[in-house]
Amino acid sequence: MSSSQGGTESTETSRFATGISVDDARERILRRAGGCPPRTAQLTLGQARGRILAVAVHAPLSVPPFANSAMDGFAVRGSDLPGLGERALHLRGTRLAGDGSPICVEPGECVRVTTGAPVPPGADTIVIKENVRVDGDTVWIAAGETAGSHVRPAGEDYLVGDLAFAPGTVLTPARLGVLASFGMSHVEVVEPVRAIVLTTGDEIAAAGFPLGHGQIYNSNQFTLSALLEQAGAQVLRHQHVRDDPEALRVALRNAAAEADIVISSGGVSAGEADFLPRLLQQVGTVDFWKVRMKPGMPMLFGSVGEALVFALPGNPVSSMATFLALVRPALDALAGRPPPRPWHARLSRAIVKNHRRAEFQRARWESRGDGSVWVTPFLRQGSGVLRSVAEADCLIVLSESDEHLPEGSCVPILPLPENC
Ligand SMILES: Nc1nc2c(c(=O)[nH]1)N[C@H]1C(S)=C(S)[C@@H](COP(=O)(O)OP(=O)(O)OC[C@H]3O[C@@H](n4cnc5c(N)ncnc54)[C@H](O)[C@@H]3O)O[C@H]1N2
Ligand code: MOO
Repeated sequence: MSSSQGGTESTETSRFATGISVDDARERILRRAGGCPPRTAQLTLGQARGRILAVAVHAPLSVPPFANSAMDGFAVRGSDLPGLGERALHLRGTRLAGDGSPICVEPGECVRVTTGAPVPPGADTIVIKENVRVDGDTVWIAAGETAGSHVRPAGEDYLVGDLAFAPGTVLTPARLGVLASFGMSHVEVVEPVRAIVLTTGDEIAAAGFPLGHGQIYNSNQFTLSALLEQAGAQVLRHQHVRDDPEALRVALRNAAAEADIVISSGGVSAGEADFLPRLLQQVGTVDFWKVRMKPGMPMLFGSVGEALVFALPGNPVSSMATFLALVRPALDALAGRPPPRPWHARLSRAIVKNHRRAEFQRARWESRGDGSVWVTPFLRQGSGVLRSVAEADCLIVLSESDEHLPEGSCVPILPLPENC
């Protein structure tokens, strides 16, 4: 059954939703993913670049921990600065960065400091060395200096207790630097989701082998594995399975026992060799089958044991579109990563849509001189035309009710992850 309103389908073993909207499918997937708490690990900062923070980090100390000089020069009291002409201050001593000995600056005195040295007690202003004249232990300061300048106050960067990073933050080089500035040597990160990719189909040949009659090479193996890795998952392995129910059953069971998620391609539609919907009901549970989207309509979702199973359509563009629209959000949720912010752009070419499914059209966006963002949908949108994704940098997301969108219409776009 596939009604335009969605519904449920019943077999001898179970009931599941079918013909549902993309939003409904995403909600169902996120609900299931939300029930899987992520595994975490403690890593050294040196190992953690690009990983995702599992916990909130609050500043355990203020950074910098003490007020310090931003320049090489002389620490003075602001009240000693001359309004006119010059004023002589007595040089009390020197404080280099890292020097722990405290020297107090009394009225009429100054202390030589280097960049990063603690501002001596009593002083509140640094006068840079280029602006003074030194004569023995007398330092001449000219008018024109500003009280309070060149002092970096304690906690200028972070105050003790500040929320530095929320869970789900990606550990970029700068963020690792912040953690190091807190004195942290280790950090708790989310362990990557373990994934297994199963491609199916007797017509699929592996690279390196000559093509037999009616065969094509296996591209989904590489697009899906790469998309998973791009989303931070660990691809444990790929397996190609022939169109044989018993071989598929064993492959599905074994993959689900090893991985957190199993992604398959092919064998989910209406053909004589499309065994996966029935098989998944037998070895696990089906949550939904068939989504009102183009491409990617026959997508199937469910679970086997603890593993989530995403059975994607075999057409190369359909498998990528369903991954980006429905698998990627699950991976973001499992990693505790916030979903990407939606973008909008204006159509540089009209779109006529004559079906009632949501549609993900391959396109390229550009930013024009006036700051507006425009998007050009490709003319060839076939679900077997992988070139359309290879040359795209975004997907235009059309809603079910969209019909005729004239040039200039504002549409939501989903930027493709880099080098998609
Ligand atoms: N009578 C109907 N026919 C079809 C329907 C339908 O509702 N009724 N749905 C169509 C839609 S929409 C799609 S999408 C496809 C999906 O079919 P399957 O998921 O069952 O996939 P396959 O039939 O196995 O393969 C489809 C297509 O993709 C090629 N393919 C498969 N695996 C790979 C791979 N690893 N690398 C590259 N290309 C692959 C395969 O050779 C087929 O050409 O069904 C429509 N039919
Ligand atoms: O949904 Mo299919 O992916 O239209 O070709």
